[in-house]
Order: sequence, then C-alpha cells, then structure tokens
Amino acid sequence: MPTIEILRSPLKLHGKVGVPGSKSITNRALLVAALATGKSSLSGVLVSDDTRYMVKALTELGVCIRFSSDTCIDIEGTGTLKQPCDSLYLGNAGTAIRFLTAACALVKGTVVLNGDEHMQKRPIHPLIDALNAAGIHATVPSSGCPPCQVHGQGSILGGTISVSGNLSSQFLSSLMLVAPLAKQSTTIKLAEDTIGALGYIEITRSVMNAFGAHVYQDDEKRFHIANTGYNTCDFKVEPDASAATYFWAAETLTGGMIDLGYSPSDFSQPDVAAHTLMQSFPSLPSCIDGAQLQDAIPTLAVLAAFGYSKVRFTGIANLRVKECDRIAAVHKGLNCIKPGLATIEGDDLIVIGDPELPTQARPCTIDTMSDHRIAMSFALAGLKCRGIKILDPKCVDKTFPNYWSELSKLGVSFSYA
Ligand SMILES: O=C(O)C1=C[C@@H](OP(=O)(O)O)[C@@H](O)[C@H](O)C1
Ligand SMILES: C=C(OP(=O)(O)O)C(=O)O
Repeated sequence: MPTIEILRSPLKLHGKVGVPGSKSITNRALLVAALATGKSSLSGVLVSDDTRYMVKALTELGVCIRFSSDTCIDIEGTGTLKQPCDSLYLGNAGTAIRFLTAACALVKGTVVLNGDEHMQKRPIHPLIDALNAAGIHATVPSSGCPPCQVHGQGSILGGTISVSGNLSSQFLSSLMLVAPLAKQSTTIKLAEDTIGALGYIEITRSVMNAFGAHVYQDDEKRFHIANTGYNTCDFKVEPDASAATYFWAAETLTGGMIDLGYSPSDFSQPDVAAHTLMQSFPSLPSCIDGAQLQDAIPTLAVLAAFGYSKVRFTGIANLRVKECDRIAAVHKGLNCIKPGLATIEGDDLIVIGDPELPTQARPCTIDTMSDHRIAMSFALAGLKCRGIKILDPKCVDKTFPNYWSELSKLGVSFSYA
C-alpha cells in the first residue's frame, strides 16, 4: 500500500491555499437541480470521488449533466428519473447513496444502489424502513447495509413518514429532498427527540429553499414540506468547511497565517464551529461535544494531542459508522504516534495532550483505513513531528483531491513510497 511522508514543514505555515466546494452542498444541489424541470447552473462545485459518483448516477437516471468549466455544471432536469440500465455504484459516498435511495422511489421500476466494501458496512436500514412504511417497497440485506433495492412506482405519495436519524442525519435529508415531488404534502417525523448533525438538516433546507421548495417546522421533530416541485436555479456552492478545518488547524498548530480566501463567517456548514474551538489552543476545552461538528473531530483530536489539556470528545457514537470507525482509527493513530496519547471510554474519545510532542521524532505509519479524514488530519501531526507516514494518501480524493498539493503551496514537502 502506498504511503506519503511529510519530510519538511516550515516552523510556521504561511501562504494562500484553495479550499474546494462543499461536498454536502454540491451533492444536494446536484440532486435538487436534477429534480427541477429545466436548466440549472451550479458554480463552485466540488469535483471529487463523492460528487463524481453522484453525477454519474444522475446521468444513469436520465438527467442531462454537463461541465461548463472546471467547477461549473449545467443540469437539465425533467422533474423525474428514468430506470437505469444497471445498478448504481456510489463508492463510499454517504450523501450520494443515501440521497439517491429515496429519490429512486420516483423511478418506475427497480433500482439497485451499491457501494464499495466500506459502504457495505455503513447502515442504511432506517431509511429503507421509513420508505417501506411510506408505501415504497425497498429492501436491504440482513446486514442493514447496501446494496439496497428500491422498487419505484414512478411517483411518491407523500403523507406522514417517520424516520430514525440516530445513525445518520442523511436519512432525514434524503426524505426531505424528494418530498417536494410527492403527490401531496409530506410530514416527516423524527423518531428521536433530536439528532446529531442538525446543521446538515439546515443545509438541506437551505438548498431546497434556493430551488423554490418550502420546509416548515412546527417543532424540532416535525418537518412539513409542500408538494411544490423544484424551480430551476443558478446556484453558488460555498467552500467546504470540513476541508477548511485542516488549514485552520495547521495555522493554529504552527502559529502561522494561512489565507483560505474565505473567512469563517463565509461558511454555513456545521464544521465551522471547529474554528472557534481552536482559538483556545493549546488549552482546548476539557470536553468537546462533537454531535454537531462530527467531520471535524479527527482534526480537533489530532490538534488536541499537541495541546496542554486532556480533552474528552462526547456525542460522537456515530463516528463509528462513517467511512471507517473513526473513534478506533483516531485512537489507533494517536497511540501509534505515542502510546498513551488517547483512550476510549464507551463511545467517548479522550486525548491527553502532550506539549513535548513537537520536539520529538515519532517514526510511525498511520493506518488511514482508507478514510480521507484520517489521512488529512494525521498529516497535521506530520507538520510537527518528524517520521510520520500516512497509508493510502490517495484516499483524500473522496472530498479533497488537491489536499497534498495545497499543503505543498505552504512549503510542506513530501516523499511518496
Ligand atoms: O448530510 C451531509 O451532508 C452529511 C452529514 C453527516 O453525516 P451523518 O448524517 O451520517 O452523520 C456528515 O458526517 C457527512 O460528511 C455529510
Ligand atoms: C462522513 C463523511 O462522508 P459521507 O457520510 O458523505 O460518506 C465525511 O465526509 O466525513
């Protein structure tokens, strides 16, 4: 398996980097534009594995999609989706497979949605259960994970649907995104009192609004969506806040100054909250509730290892069902850098900061478990400690294909093996 080693990094990182478009917003906008009737144009889109899978699948579902430049896409929707010739392959793109599963109820005929070996371990059964309860026949193997089959009738009814969002907020987003196309208005009830990652539901609502749909909430658990359909829209995708966390952390860790071209106030995504937390480094808060900024937890955990305090990360149980078990991966990676840097209690991760760490060579190889966020966050440790190698560096292609080249713009050099 290939590795990358951070050879040299300036003491303080200074310079300008580019942050790609938001994965979450790109994949929502792609679907919603595909479901509108007529031509929409998206700009600032992320072009990476996760969005390529979405584009390819939508094309296979009969949507006309064309890149008008590197980061601009024109989409011609017809307000419906056609049955694809083959099964849809979505790699390890959670947003793509979850959002398309509900959307495939609009297809007249059966659609099989599948992913790679990692996706085949990521649960989707709560979404399949919700679809069945709403009268849409869908199946999933006894593992509860893809491949799944949706037997669409060519239209969806709407009405009241209940869904559990404990394992992933994407199940609720998926049902919301397709609801404007139902025959009647839809009410989606959350099975729990609340869910983590509520910020992603806000993103769903805001993309839907931009394309003319209305989401009305009378309490935290009930979402009403009128059957307005979608309008076309010229839509600008904001940059990716999770991707930005690596540069905010690099700046914090090295005491440098990195220009991302955007300030934190430009981001509406939940992970922007990591920027505020980083301001107290090296004395990070003793307890960080990660429920609302889940994708930033690996970044914060690696940063915490270089801090003065002991930090307990709570509210992160569903990090176990992301691209890999991120609680286990971060724990293993930190202890591989130096035994004792992290422990696990139940689903909490505890990082014991060691301010002496930067002065030490720490030869080790981080097992990324093919997870882009493990690779990108452990690269931060390599900015301070010599000898850190990262397995499978190309896994960053999932959301940030230019990650290593953007880091090199700051004077960081690498060796590949
Ligand atoms: O809706 C979204 O765009 C996302 C929701 C979160 O996942 P879960 O809802 O599965 O926690 C997040 O981790 C993922 O990267 C993107
Ligand atoms: C969890 C993630 O992705 P997804 O669920 O969209 O595959 C992520 O990008 O950190």
